[in-house]
Amino acid sequence: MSPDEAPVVTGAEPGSFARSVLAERHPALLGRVSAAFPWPPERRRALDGLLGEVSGGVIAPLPADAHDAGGWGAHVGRSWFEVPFLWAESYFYRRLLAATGYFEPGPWRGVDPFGPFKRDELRGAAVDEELAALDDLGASSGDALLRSALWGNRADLGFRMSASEGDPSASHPVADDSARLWSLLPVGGAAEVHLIADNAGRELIPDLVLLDHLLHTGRAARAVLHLKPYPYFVSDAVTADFLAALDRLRAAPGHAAAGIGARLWSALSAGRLGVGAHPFFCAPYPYEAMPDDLRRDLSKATVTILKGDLNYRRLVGDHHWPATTPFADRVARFPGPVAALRTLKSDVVVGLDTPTLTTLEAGGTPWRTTGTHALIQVSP
Ligand SMILES: O=P(O)(O)OC[C@H]1O[C@](O)(CO)[C@@H](O)[C@@H]1O
Repeated sequence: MSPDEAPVVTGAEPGSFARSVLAERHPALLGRVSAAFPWPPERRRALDGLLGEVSGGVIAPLPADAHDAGGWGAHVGRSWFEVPFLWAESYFYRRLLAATGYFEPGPWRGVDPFGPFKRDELRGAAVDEELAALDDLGASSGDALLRSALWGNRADLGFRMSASEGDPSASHPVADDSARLWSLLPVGGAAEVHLIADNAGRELIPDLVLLDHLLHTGRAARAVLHLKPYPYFVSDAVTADFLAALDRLRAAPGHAAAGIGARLWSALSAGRLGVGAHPFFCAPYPYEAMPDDLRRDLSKATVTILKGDLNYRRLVGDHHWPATTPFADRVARFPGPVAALRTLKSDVVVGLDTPTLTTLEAGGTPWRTTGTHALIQVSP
């Protein structure tokens, strides 16, 4: 099925998941951001204005002098609910940063409006427990670390605003190509692994542990971690979040985590671990539209690992595909082998086999958007 035939996801349908994100989660998030800082009157007015707009108005433009105003004109003047969901969500986060003055000269420049939420999570006891658990994992723990990076994707602050914590009901991924992933990364094979990160804190820490494992065991000779260039989707990791996660690992003396943090520090200093933050990682478009410089960079990868739900939507296209659409067909234009590690938190899914889909549909409980199911898909 071509993108012309599979409807693009929008929030137009009352009762749809996308509608609930736009109509409920975004206003709730604006409330939390408003309460998280002593914003001065002009910033508060801007946040209130955005709240009014997303609660029923039409999409307004960015200020004409915004550095990137020209890139966001596509759907201005339309209803938030009728434009592509991927665009609407991305633009919402860009407008939120405009309201808080993130890019403007002045005291609020560069202040992450989601910083307090991210810091709370990183300080939390759950992270202590997760770090301590690393002491029990032996050297041959690749599968366990892969699972922990996979399920770490549940730790997404935007998602947890409306979902309960607790263990996922399904611990077996609905698709599991992990054997294929390991076969791409033999020990001593001189692989270069790129990881397109998703959330900070409780997701990024297991991602870093996985990267350390790949480098330390010789499954990768080099790795590159791709972060967001600015705050996005509440908890997406920017460079400051990466450095905070690295500190959290290193600050666990006597525990395996400290050794992992020290090795990552050395790998960064030696250039065996690179870090990137390409502007396209905050763009409202699918990865098949990536610019040439990013395409060239990713084409060096033995495999690119994409974390999370949003990266998955951008990878396969944010359309209502039949769930049995082959994953390989949807990622054919990605520059090189690709692995998606994702818990399911939105409507889009491909690459399921028919028996799995039948079982999921027969279960009678929601499975696409609840974060209770996960997948590892690899192509080719
Ligand atoms: O952090 P992740 O796994 O990319 O999930 C973000 C997901 O959350 C949502 O923003 C909904 O809140 C989805 O639209 C999006 O795909």
